[in-house]
Amino acid sequence: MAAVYQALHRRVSSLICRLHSTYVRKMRYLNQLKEDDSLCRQAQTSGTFYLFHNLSPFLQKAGKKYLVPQLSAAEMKGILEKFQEAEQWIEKSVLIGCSDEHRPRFALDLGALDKSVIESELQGSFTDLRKALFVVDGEDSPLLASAHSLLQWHESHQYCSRTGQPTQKNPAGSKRVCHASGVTYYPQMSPVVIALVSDGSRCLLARQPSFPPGMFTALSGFCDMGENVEEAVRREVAEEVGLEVESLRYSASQHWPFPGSSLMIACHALVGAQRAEISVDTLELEEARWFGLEEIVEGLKREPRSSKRDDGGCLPWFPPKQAIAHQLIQEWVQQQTAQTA
Ligand SMILES: NC(=O)c1ccc[n+]([C@@H]2O[C@H](COP(=O)([O-])OP(=O)(O)OC[C@H]3O[C@@H](n4cnc5c(N)ncnc54)[C@H](O)[C@@H]3O)[C@@H](O)[C@H]2O)c1
Ligand SMILES: [Mg+2]
Repeated sequence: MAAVYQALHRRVSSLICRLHSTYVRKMRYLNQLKEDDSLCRQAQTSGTFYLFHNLSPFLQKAGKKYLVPQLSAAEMKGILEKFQEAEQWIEKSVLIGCSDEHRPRFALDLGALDKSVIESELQGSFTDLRKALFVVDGEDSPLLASAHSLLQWHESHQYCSRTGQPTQKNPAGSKRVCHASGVTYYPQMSPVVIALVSDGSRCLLARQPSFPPGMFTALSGFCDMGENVEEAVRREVAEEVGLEVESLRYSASQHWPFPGSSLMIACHALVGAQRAEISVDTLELEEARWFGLEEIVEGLKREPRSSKRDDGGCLPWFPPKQAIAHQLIQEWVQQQTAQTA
């Protein structure tokens, strides 16, 4: 028995080791591409390309599914030749990852070219990011979101804020340099806290006037300069609903491409059941209220389309699984269910 266990243990360890080494090798290769410009230029000739047009990703429909095609360098050349454009377009691409076999992946925005020509040539369409993220496969949406954010950052950092001179991107797109001042600019994200507030038996969800009818989500807010996560959660909850957080627990984080590029830091926050009276900041929120377990479970089953009531109003529904708010709500349901079991 001990021998079987040891053999099994050896196999699992060697499998884990192999998995680790694939991952480590991949991360080191990507880092090399960011640091070594000639290696990255070479990689552009063997890599694959995700296309965007004015920051909308290119998708192809296959039956009911939406695919995110990766074009080879040769296919890219074919497309660019349609416009008699030189291959220097490829230089505008940004590195967004690589396959396990070290085939680099780039994203390229062809916003200056006629979109309908590309769409009919490649039989697909450039689709608004908000729609694209929710119709593509799970593993493609984070890739599209980070590619979008990186392309957007490059688009808005064309000039040095000190000298006003144009900045140059490195081939990987991991930085831009102003040669006049020597300043290097790196892509930035804004930290945002998102907190699911609970009083022990209910959770608090809110809606902004700009949300689709019926949609409620957890409280969120941009971190102020110098604030840590705990301080940002306490402040946002106080500002938006007038409650004092007693304790909080980190859950997970997510890159979020709206409105710019945010790092969403998700937490569960607890307030005292005796001090749970909400006073809503109506400048930011249209409504905030407590939800019981049953109402949350029902809301999770609902889709925007099925939320319409006969009187024209809407029953509450919650963000889809791609949003970290969904994960927080699911975790809260699991915790409540375990408590009441
Ligand atoms: N992925 C998710 O599940 C999820 C859920 C909820 C909110 N969010 C995102 O969180 C973000 C922040 O939430 P919020 O709107 O409640 O924030 P918020 O409560 O801080 O209010 C937004 C306001 O903050 C100010 N602000 C401060 N720093 C800013 C910055 N760096 N960029 C933009 N505005 C800044 C602006 O005046 C803006 O109008 C939203 O943009 C939303 O897309 C994501
Ligand atoms: Mg907010």
